[in-house]
Parts: sequence; C-alpha cells; structure tokens
Amino acid sequence: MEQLEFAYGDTPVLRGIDLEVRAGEIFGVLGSNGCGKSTLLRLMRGLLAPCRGRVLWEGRDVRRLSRKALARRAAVVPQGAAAGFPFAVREMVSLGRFAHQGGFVGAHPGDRAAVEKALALTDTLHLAEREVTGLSGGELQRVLLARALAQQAPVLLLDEATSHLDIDHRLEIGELLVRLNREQGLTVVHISHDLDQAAEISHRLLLLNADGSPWALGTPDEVFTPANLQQVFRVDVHVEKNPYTGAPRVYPVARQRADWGQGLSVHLLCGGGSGGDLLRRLYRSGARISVGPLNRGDSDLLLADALGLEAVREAPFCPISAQTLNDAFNLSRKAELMVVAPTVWGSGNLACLELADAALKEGRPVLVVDPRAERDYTGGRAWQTLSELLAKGAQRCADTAEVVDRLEKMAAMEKPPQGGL
Ligand SMILES: Nc1ncnc2c1ncn2[C@@H]1O[C@H](COP(=O)(O)OP(=O)(O)OP(=O)(O)O)[C@@H](O)[C@H]1O
Repeated sequence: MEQLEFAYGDTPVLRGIDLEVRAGEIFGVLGSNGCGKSTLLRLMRGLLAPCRGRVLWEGRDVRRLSRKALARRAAVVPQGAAAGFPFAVREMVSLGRFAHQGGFVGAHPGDRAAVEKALALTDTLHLAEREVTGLSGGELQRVLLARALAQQAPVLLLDEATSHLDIDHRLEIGELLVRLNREQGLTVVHISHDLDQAAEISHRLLLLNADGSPWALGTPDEVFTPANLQQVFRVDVHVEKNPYTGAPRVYPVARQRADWGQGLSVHLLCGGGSGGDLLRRLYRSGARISVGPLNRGDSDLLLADALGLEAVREAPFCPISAQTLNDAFNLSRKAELMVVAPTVWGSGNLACLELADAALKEGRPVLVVDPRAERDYTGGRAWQTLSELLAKGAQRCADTAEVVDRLEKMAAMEKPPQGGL
C-alpha cells in the first residue's frame, strides 16, 4: 500500500497508509470501531478506489486485476456476511472454487477434494447438507472460512472472522491459520478485536488511530505497549506475557467503580457535538451534569435533552443574550466545577467563556479540553480569553480521557475510602 488515502464522500477515513504485507506473514490490523479497518481490506481487494496512493499486488495495481485474477491470489472472509440464499453448506463452500474453474462448480475431482478438506478443517463437515440460512453465527463463520480455504489462494483476508466463535473453535481456527502459514506459507491479513489472539498468531500488527492514520507497526511485543493501547483504544492496560506462549497479553486496568461520579456535579460548556463523548461518560459515571447555554437544535443540546440533563437554551442560530447568559451563570454555580469542551468559538457563543471566568473567580475549578487557536472564529478574541483562563488557573486537558481521569481522581479524594475501619 503506497501513500494510501481514502474518504467516503467528504469524510476522510484512512490516511498515510504506507506499508507492505510480506508474503508468508500473518499480519493483524487493529483499532477502534469505525477507524477504517474494513475499509482498508476493501481497498486491498480493489473494491474501492483510493483518493490517493495505490494498492499493489506483487507490483500490479489491484484496480487493474480481474475478479478472477484476484481470487487466485486472495480469498476473503468478509465481516458479518449474511447468508442470503438458501444454499446447502457444501454448495456454498464450492463457490470458493470459482477462480479455478472453467466449467461447472464442483465438476473437477480436485475441486471436490478441496471442498471436503476445507469442510473438515473448519469442523463443518457435519453441516454439509444443511442450508446456510439456518446456521448459527459461529457455524456460518466457519462455513465462510471453509469457502475461503477451498479457494486455496496464497493469501487469506479475514475481517473479524472469529468474532462469533466459542473459545474452542476460536483457538482451533487460530491454530489452523498458524499451521497453514507455517506449512504452506499462507499469507494472512486479519482484522480482529481479540487483542490476545492477534498477539498469539500474528508476526506483525498494525495499530490504527481513530482517524485512520497508522499509529504503530511492528511485532506484537513492539506494538502492545500500554502507551500505544491507551492512545488507540483510550483504556489503561497492563501488558504481561502469556506464560505458556510468551505472547503479550493485555489486561484492562480495572477502572474505579462504575459509579465513580456519584456526588460530583459538573457544568459543561460545549456545542456542535464537542461535548458528546464527555456527556455520555459523565452520565454513565453518575455525575450530576448541566450544560449551556446552547442553541436549540444543537446536537449537544439534543443529547443533553435525551439524557434528561439540566440545560440553558437559546433560540436557534441566535447569539447568546444577556438574559440567557445570566440563567446559565445561575445554573453553572450549582456545579462544583466547569469543563470547557473543544468547541468552535464564534461571535455567537463567545460570551459563554465569561462563565468560565466567573467560575475561576469564585474558586471553582475549570478544565479546558484541548484548546486550539484554529477553532477560534472571533478574530483572536476567543483564543485570548482561553489563554487568560489558563493563566488564571484553568487546567488544560489534552482530551476527554484526561478530563475523566482528573475528575475520577477528584471524586476519589472527596469520597471516604471503601471498606476498612
Ligand atoms: N459505504 C460507506 N459509506 C459511508 N461511510 C462508510 C461506509 N462504510 C463505512 N463507512 C464509515 O467509514 C468509517 C470506517 O468504517 P470501517 O467499516 O472501515 O471501520 P472498522 O474499523 O472496520 O470498524 P469496526 O471495528 O466497527 O468494524 C466508519 O465511520 C463508517 O461509518
């Protein structure tokens, strides 16, 4: 993949992908939901045209390969493929022979042998006469894998191919991939949310950021560091070695009690979706949250209303009036602290920052999330105000995770320790 970039319409999904999957390696692609993993696989299959860059298979642009030529190179197990037609399982698996056929499906003895072997390897022989539409999720995944194996291509592309499998079949499929890789040199590119299995079976891993840019590439040992996993998945983890295999094993560090925010009250200055993540996380923590002022129709206000939060509202598209600001001031004073979300500041909402200034004057802590000059559309006034707030003691937080971290610590300090004397 050379300098690959991709967008669905105006929405960028992948950027800066520049890497080579080596023949004979097991290569895992990991990242949070929606970061672009399946899209990357679709680009590798030539189903999507990149906005920039190219995908090359042995030097040839994938977009120039015919379907059959690609099928001879790579077999695919797509994510969540529904069984549309009531094929028998054996028929479905026989479709994997498409790339090898001139005539009818299954007509060649080599085809039949490949199909039976694929059924056997995936523990689906006993399902061969069943209709695919009646299979369980895990059975269907094994049948789709059988179809891919029957294709006998040198490369296997798997999109969460073991997500529905029980632990026994998951281990079995993992071992099968490793064996096919070792004995037949099968190249495997797989997407997975099972970090431990990915570390067990992969030679190299690619960790994608939420914005679809590569964050880390290397062996499981190199990639699975607490810092990398915190960056990509926003969870604190502890990494140990599996005592039996030596592969890294990831343990999420227990968060504080799920209701860590009970008793905490926070007023959030946000707008245009900038507060969404924080609103949800604070709500789950049990904190009392208030928001505003926000214009009616603002997505943060819709979310706050859906969660039943106290909010001060202004008419749509109108600048915040003195009366509304005063109402918001009174509401915000009921909260112990204030958080300023990474909002775009314009002349309409600039006055909201006065609430943060008032909070600081009254000794209530203010946390400012990721302040940036490029979100200032007031000719520098918002940026200057934010800078002054920071100079007066507002705390800068890099992102929502840091806000939550600090609030959890504050809440823990205020609460008496659990248990004990
Ligand atoms: N056909 C499409 N049109 C528009 N947007 C799309 C389309 N397919 C995917 N997306 C969006 O592109 C982003 C990346 O999607 P993709 O399926 O590649 O993510 P993913 O990393 O595989 O996620 P997951 O782990 O949830 O399977 C998501 O925000 C998704 O909503």
